[in-house]
Amino acid sequence: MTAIGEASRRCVVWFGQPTERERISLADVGWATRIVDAEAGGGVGKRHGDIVVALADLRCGDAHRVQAIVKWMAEHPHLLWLTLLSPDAPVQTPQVECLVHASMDCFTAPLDLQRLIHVLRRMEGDYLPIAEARSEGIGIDGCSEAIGTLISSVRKYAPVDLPVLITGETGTGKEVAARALHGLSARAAHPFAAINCGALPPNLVQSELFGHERGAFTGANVRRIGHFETAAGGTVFLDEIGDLPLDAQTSLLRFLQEGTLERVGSSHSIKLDVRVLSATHIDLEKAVAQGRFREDLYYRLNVLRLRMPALRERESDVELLAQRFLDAFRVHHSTNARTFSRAARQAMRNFAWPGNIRELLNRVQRAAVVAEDVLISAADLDLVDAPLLQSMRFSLGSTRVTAERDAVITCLRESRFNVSECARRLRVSRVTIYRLCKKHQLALSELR
Ligand SMILES: Nc1ncnc2c1ncn2[C@@H]1O[C@H](COP(=O)(O)OP(=O)(O)OP(=O)(O)O)[C@@H](O)[C@H]1O
Repeated sequence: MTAIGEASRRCVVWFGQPTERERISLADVGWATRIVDAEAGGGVGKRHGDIVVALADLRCGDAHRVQAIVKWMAEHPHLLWLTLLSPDAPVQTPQVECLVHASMDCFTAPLDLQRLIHVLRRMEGDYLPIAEARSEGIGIDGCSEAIGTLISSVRKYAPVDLPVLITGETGTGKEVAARALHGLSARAAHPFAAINCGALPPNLVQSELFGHERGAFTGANVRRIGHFETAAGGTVFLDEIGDLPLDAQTSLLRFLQEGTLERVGSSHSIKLDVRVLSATHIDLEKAVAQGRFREDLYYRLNVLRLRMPALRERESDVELLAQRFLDAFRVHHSTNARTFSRAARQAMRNFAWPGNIRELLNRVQRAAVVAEDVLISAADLDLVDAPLLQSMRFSLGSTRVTAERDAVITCLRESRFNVSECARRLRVSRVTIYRLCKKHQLALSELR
């Protein structure tokens, strides 16, 4: 890379050759120009806080150069791009199309410098650098501390052949975590079966999970292999485990204890090697206390535990995930939107995201469809009048909620996690303590 001028907070990384007039005009408005040879490789020399815009100048050079720029672009996904086309250059090649598609704006030579400066000013106003993700190729994207802790737990738990109970609100990525656990384990080459226990018809749960023999019940005309046998050697992920009927709980417990199962209508035990991961967004401790969930099964499933943080606890991940979802959307759909306006980013950070990552994904996809500008606005995300997390934080209501949560945690600790004792001290019923634990997402086993 050849450096022209001093490194600046605002810099156009120019893939090609700017004219002296172009360079000086940009310098006059505070933008340094750095010339980069894409074919020679190297980085942008970006420092923290720099605003860097890359410009693909296609006024000269051949197809190899365009290809090198496209490669460079793929290696630097967090840069914002502009493309400058030559009126004679073929626009129809896939490489040029790729550059045009990924750019925030396109110019045709001769370059309209006033328009370029206007576009740069606008990008400066709206562009906030998006942090790099930590996903490390396991599908759990994020750069927050909470996600760093989660990823290191996933790495620790993956190779250990024990059940993992994954807790968290709806849409927080419980299934994504289960897939990561499977993908990082020695079972990765074997099947991963995800089953939503809440979606199975209650009378068919046993047969769905463990299979049935021909004639086991009316309508069982042929032998059927269940999900467990299908996943032999791999992993079964039981989502909404709290919805599992009691008879199926008994069969699952037996499988976890003995590693064997029986198809419905058979007394023959089948030995099977399957790791069981489960997830719940309900309070299983409460279900145990109410007799809806077997306590012995609960302890078997809860050997290792992962808690998926709510999106509002991962404020710094919101923009990163939003950009990821937008980039993924653009691969298959044509949209003007390239990134998010400053106001949209602020609105996303301030929103409480009750539906978590799933809601973010849905809002971004909808915004990508309706956005008419390159920048998605808060209105496109339907977040203009949304209740603010900030105002929720400081409202009287939220102060009460926080105080209530703190009181329950403190009293539980002081009562050595004896719910009856805690209820006596707080002068409420045991049921109320369980209700409060659920309301504030307090898992007794985690607190202990
Ligand atoms: N860290 C992540 N990075 C990118 N996408 C994610 C991440 N976590 C979740 N998602 C996406 O969010 C959506 C919801 O994830 P998932 O189904 O795993 O959530 P869940 O907690 O299992 O939800 P539910 O409790 O409703 O079953 C999916 O589309 C998933 O691909």
